[in-house]
Amino acid sequence: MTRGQLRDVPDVDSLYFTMLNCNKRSVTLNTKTERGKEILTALIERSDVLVENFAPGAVDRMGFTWERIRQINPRIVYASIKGFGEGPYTGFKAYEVVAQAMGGSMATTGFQDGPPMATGAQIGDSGTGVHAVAGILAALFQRERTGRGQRVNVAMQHAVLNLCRVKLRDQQRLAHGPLAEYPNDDFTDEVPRSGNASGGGQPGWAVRCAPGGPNDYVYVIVQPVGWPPLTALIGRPELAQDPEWATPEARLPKLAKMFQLIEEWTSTLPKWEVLERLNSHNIPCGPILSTREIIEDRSLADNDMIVEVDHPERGPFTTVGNPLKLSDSPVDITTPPLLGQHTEEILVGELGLAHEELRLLKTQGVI
Ligand SMILES: CC(C)(COP(=O)(O)OP(=O)(O)OC[C@H]1O[C@@H](n2cnc3c(N)ncnc32)[C@H](O)[C@@H]1OP(=O)(O)O)[C@@H](O)C(=O)NCCC(=O)NCCSC(=O)C(=O)O
Repeated sequence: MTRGQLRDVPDVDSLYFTMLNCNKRSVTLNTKTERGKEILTALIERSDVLVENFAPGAVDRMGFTWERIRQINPRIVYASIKGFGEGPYTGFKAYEVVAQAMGGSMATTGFQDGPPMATGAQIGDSGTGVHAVAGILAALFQRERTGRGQRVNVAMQHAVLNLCRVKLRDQQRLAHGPLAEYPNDDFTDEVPRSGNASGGGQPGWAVRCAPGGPNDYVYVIVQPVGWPPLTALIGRPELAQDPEWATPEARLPKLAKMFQLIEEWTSTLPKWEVLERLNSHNIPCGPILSTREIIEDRSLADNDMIVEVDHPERGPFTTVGNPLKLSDSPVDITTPPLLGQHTEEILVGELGLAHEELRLLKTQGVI
């Protein structure tokens, strides 16, 4: 379906599809037909891993329960992604932001005086996919030892919750009083939205830079060791020794004021200049990079994280590379498959169907 969603160029596969499906092959197969079920059975027999993220119960309804699948191939690893685990929500469908809503992300993202916010990072979709990969690899490794495949279930709500772990840390800390490192003044019995506060042990904030555009900000972290050089950079060297400012404990109740002082300096400089100056003193920081800046970034391209792929129908497009760098197993990003591009290659070449049958299956709507 995604091939046709959010199309930028008429009649060719959308970027939504192409950017998420490189390095794959595609077969078409109607698994609700008898012959389609037989072919899926043959595929399961010869596969290491089966992955699906259809609506709850869809694969069972096709006739492929886990019991059946493991009967066909006891060595297979069968992974499913659903919105939820076992219980009252099992049968519910889910999309990205539904998982963000129910996994703890939305309640803790945004500012205290605003509504819950979705994050731009696809933690519900891609985040769950990455969790599923970890489960699949663990199951494959286990299989190498035992000879037995297994079932891998990953729920989007669970994956988002796993990524929101530190907010549950704070939920429990609330029992012992306000969260001092939070920028918030008032606390209830729930973790509040804390704007751009760092969430970690060292305070951080996004401060404005010149010339004041929507992404002219730098995220600055103030480690204890970074304070003296920072005071020099912002033109307030006396604060390095001032007992009111010199220690993390002294600064804790006035973090807003501290970042305001830092911002008075950063707002006079472009973010790239701030990056240079802060890093020359080993002060951790990150300019807020726009999507345009990221797609044009030289260092990301040099790291094969922004790559160009040539698509047979749409021509070249840019996509995100592989963030996992393995010394003996480099990955070339190859173009995503057209719909059914490998049906013949796989059904005839690998499953051994006759060309004649392939033509018949096409007319019968099986492939
Ligand atoms: C995303 C969904 C809500 C979409 O639900 P649906 O619109 O109902 O589509 P589904 O693909 O699940 O399945 C619909 C029906 O198509 C059938 N179906 C699917 N493939 C086949 C083939 N090859 N042959 C025959 N029939 C098929 C399937 O059996 C179902 O039939 P019946 O058995 O007759 O019903 C759901 O798939 C879901 O909850 N998936 C798990 C969670 C997930 O991955 N969500 C992320 C979505 S991406 C996202 O968040 C985003 O895009 O944004």
